[in-house]
Amino acid sequence: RFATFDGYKWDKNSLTYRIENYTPDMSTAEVDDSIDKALQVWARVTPLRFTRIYSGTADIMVSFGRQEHGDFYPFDGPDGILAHAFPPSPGIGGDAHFDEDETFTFRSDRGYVLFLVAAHEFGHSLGLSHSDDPGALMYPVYSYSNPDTFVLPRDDVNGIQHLY
Ligand SMILES: CNC(=O)[C@@H](NC(=O)[C@H](CC(C)C)CN(O)C=O)C(C)(C)C
Ligand SMILES: [Ca+2]
Ligand SMILES: [Zn+2]
Ligand SMILES: [Zn+2]
Repeated sequence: RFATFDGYKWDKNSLTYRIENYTPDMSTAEVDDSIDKALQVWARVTPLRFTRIYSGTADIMVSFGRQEHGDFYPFDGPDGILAHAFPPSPGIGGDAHFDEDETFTFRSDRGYVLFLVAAHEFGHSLGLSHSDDPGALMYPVYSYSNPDTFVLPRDDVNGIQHLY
C-alpha cells in the first residue's frame, strides 16, 4: 500500500530537472536516457511534465556523490544505500543523489540499473514515500527487473495519482 510524505507535493505540473554530473560507469548518453526514462515512468500516469535544463537551479537536481557529499545523509560505500531523494519543497526538495560507490548499469543486472534506482528516487522527488508492497517500485529494497519491459506497478500508480 503506497504512502506519501503527508501531502508534500509540487503545486505545478511542469517541473525542471538538471543532471549536474555523471558516473564513469556508463556513457553520458546512457545516463541521460536512464534519467529521462525514469521521469517518463511518472509522467505517463500523471499531468506532470519534465523539462531538462543545463544551468541554474532545477526543481529536481540529479547528482552522483560518495560518502559525505554536502547534506546530512552521507553515503556508505559500495552496496547498502544506493541513493536518496528529498520530497517536494524549494531548495534541496526534489533533488536526487546517487551513491558513486555503486556500479550503475544501463540494462545489465551486473550492477544496479540506474533507470530502476532513479525511477524509485523520483517517486520520492514527487512526494511518495515507501510502499509495503514488495512488488511496488516504492518498496525500499532494490530488485532487478528488465528496464525494457518495465511497467509501473498498480500500487505506485495509485500512489502518484492520489497526489496528482
Ligand atoms: C541493494 N540495496 C538496497 O536495496 C538498499 N535500499 C536502497 O538503497 C533504497 C533505494 C533502492 C530501493 C533503489 C534506498 N532508498 O529508499 C532510497 O530512496 C537497502 C535495502 C540495503 C537499504
Ligand atoms: Ca552505498
Ligand atoms: Zn545526498
Ligand atoms: Zn526510497
